[in-house]
Parts: sequence; C-alpha cells; structure tokens
Amino acid sequence: MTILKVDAVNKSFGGLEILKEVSFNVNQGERIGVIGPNGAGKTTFFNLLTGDLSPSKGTIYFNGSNITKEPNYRRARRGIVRTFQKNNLLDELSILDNLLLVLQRKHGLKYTWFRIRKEKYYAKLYSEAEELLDTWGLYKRRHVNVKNLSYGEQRQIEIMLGIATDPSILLLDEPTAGMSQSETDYIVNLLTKLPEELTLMIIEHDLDIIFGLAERMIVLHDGHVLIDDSPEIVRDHPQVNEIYMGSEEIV
Ligand SMILES: Nc1ncnc2c1ncn2[C@@H]1O[C@H](COP(=O)(O)OP(=O)(O)OP(=O)(O)O)[C@@H](O)[C@H]1O
Repeated sequence: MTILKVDAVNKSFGGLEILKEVSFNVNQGERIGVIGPNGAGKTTFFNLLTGDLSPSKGTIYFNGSNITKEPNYRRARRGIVRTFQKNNLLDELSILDNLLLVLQRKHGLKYTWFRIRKEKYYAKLYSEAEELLDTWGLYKRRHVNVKNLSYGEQRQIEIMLGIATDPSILLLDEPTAGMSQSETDYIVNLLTKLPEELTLMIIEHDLDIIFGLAERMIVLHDGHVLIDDSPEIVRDHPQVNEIYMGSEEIV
C-alpha cells in the first residue's frame, strides 16, 4: 500500500534550486536509505515531508490526501514524525518525564507536571512508558536527567520519543551521528527490530549501516533522485562509486 507519494517536488532558496523534480512513492513498511553528497538536499527533503518547509513546486500525498500545504503539527498528527540531528529534549527533566510528556501528547491529554501527580492516576501512561524504557534498555536509568546523559544516549532517547508517538513513517536524520561504536551497534539493532508496518526513511552517512538497514536506497545528487533501487544495485553503481571514490564526500 502506498502511504507517501512525492510528485515532481522542487525547492528553491532565493532562486537557487536545491531539489529538482523529485518524485517517488513509498509503500507502508518500507525501509528506505537516503544518501547523497554534502548539500545534496537530503535534510531539506525531510523538511518538506514534515512540513517544516513548503515545496516551491510539486505535490506531496500521504495516504491519498494532499498534504503539501499542511503545517508540521498536522502532519505529525497524521503520523509523519522525525527525529532531529540536534538535541530537542527537555534537558532538566528525566528520561521518564520526557517520555511521559510525549505520551500525554500522543493520547491528547493535557500537559501535566507528573512529579506532583500520583503515579496511580496515570497507571496506563506509566506502564506504557515503562514498557518502552524496558525495550530500549533504559528502565534502570529512567530518573536520570537528560542533561546528565552522554550525547549518544540523548540521541537514543530522541529516537525512542519519536517511536513513542506511534508514527506511520519515521524520518531519521543521521541517527548514529556522533555515537560510539557500541552505541551505534545498539541503535542499529533496535532499528532492525521495529514493527514491520512502520515505514522508515533514514539519512545515514555510514554506508555499512544503511546497507544493513535499508531494503531500498534513494541516492540524491545535485537535487535529483540519481538512483532509486536496491542496496545491491546502489553498491555496484558506477555513478555512486564515482561519487565515493572521487572528490565528493557522500554523507
Ligand atoms: N533555509 C535555507 N536557506 C537557504 N539555503 C538553505 C536552507 N536550507 C538548506 N539550504 C541549502 O540547501 C542545500 C542543501 O542542504 P541540505 O541540508 O538539505 O543538504 P544535505 O544533503 O542534508 O547535506 P548534509 O549532508 O551536509 O546535511 C545546501 O546548499 C544548504 O546550504
């Protein structure tokens, strides 16, 4: 089933065309790697999907609805969710409190300051939070404030929070950037275990990681979709090799 249809999307900044006639469909449950050299437009493309930017031309459909002009919060409600390259956690709050805030929003509840509330009134939210913390190996550390975590752990929590919202499509922008090898292995392992029906699009600079995670690769180059094919085809593609072996760094 097609959940996302991107039709001839262009994006210009001040007359400079960053994305040109980008078109493709995404089926539910697909795991798609997005690669391309520095400045190819990968993050800009994610911004167009989330509604953080509007396309200059073209149309984006989600589950058959034209969402091109929809603001980001509406798209998030539809289940188009991203994690950021930069931290966007509430530093002074614990892992648990950050998670509870996201779960409150997901369930349409009014924001509540949990620490002054009795856990028993929010048993359902707490058990949902605890289950997630357990899956992510964070249960024991749930009361640790986010500011006291390592960079890698903070990134891990951003991904967990994205997943906690129960997205239809999760956009991950360099999920392992700045992580140690063991943190990277941990995240990759968790990503491979996500529910089959969840659609993932992942910008990732490490090709070994992305070839292991993705079943389909979209190579953006100079604002165009250069290749949209399987990892095997992309790995052996002369143009991809040229970009890698040549002076252009692919990120
Ligand atoms: N808001 C903006 N205003 C002007 N130019 C922008 C804006 N956002 C991005 N750009 C430009 O668009 C181009 C593509 O940027 P983008 O961040 O999408 O590339 P990318 O493929 O994600 O690169 P990287 O791998 O380095 O993150 C860059 O030249 C960037 O300077």
